Amino acid sequence: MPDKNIVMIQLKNINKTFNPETPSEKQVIKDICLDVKKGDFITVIGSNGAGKSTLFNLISGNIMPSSGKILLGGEDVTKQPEYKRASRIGRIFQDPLAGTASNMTIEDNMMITFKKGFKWPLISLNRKMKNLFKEEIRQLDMELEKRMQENVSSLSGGQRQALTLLMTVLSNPDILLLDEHTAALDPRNAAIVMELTRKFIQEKHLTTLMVTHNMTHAIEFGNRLVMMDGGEIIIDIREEEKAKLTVKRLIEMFGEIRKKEFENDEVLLA
Ligand SMILES: Nc1ncnc2c1ncn2[C@@H]1O[C@H](COP(=O)(O)OP(=O)(O)OP(=O)(O)O)[C@@H](O)[C@H]1O
Repeated sequence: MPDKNIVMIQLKNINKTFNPETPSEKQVIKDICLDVKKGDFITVIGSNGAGKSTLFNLISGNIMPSSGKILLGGEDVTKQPEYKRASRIGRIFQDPLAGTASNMTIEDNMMITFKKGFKWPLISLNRKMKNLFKEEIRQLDMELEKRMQENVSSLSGGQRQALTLLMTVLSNPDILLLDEHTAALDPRNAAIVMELTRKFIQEKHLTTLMVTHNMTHAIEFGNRLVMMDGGEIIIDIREEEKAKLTVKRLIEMFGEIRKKEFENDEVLLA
């Protein structure tokens, strides 16, 4: 079990303003403070434009904050470029094509993950590694172990996203960022990938933040739920309180705090 007292991510008074001092200046993150403990699985929900993806971009170093500090595992990475944090952060996007190389085989895609962080060029796969990859991919229960020499382009969106998830988990990241990673899949495949997500996070005790537009998923998964609105964290619910939460109550809470109705058809209809 992870030591829950270790703080994996600390966001200290983070602000982000796009196009400062121009007519299109826009503050999209407003004084956000967030401590994420080792092993936390936080679901992140919010209306369109609330700042969820921007928050992930800030954590991964894809963009820099206008002010504030970001600490990963206690280290101040506020000014560290994305490529330097990359080996510690696993991020999965909505697009199932984004996480794997289409014109390479399943085996070679897995090899890249295996070699992540190493500087020497790819060496040819030996039998031991091939068997190791087969064992790992068997966990997906999609019979992909029989297709190791096929190009990834021949896989369905669901299979490809499951492979991306497995590869990301195998790279053993300190932090897993799931950015609506099942939103582009049909309901059946989305459910399969969500169950695999739950299994891997539980087994590996991965510290995870998951953006979703699906309120039921936000409530059902993880030990903590954060709701963003207008660049701020307005709701932060944990453990037992989260276990008792309902979609109706969450929408009521939004209304009580913001004195307006929650507007996001994608979320409400999910
Ligand atoms: N590079 C940028 N330049 C200017 N504005 C930006 C930029 N990136 C994001 N924004 C704006 O910041 C706000 C927050 O966007 P963000 O993508 O973080 O929202 P989100 O909560 O992920 O929304 P959605 O649920 O619709 O994906 C939006 O108003 C968006 O238009």
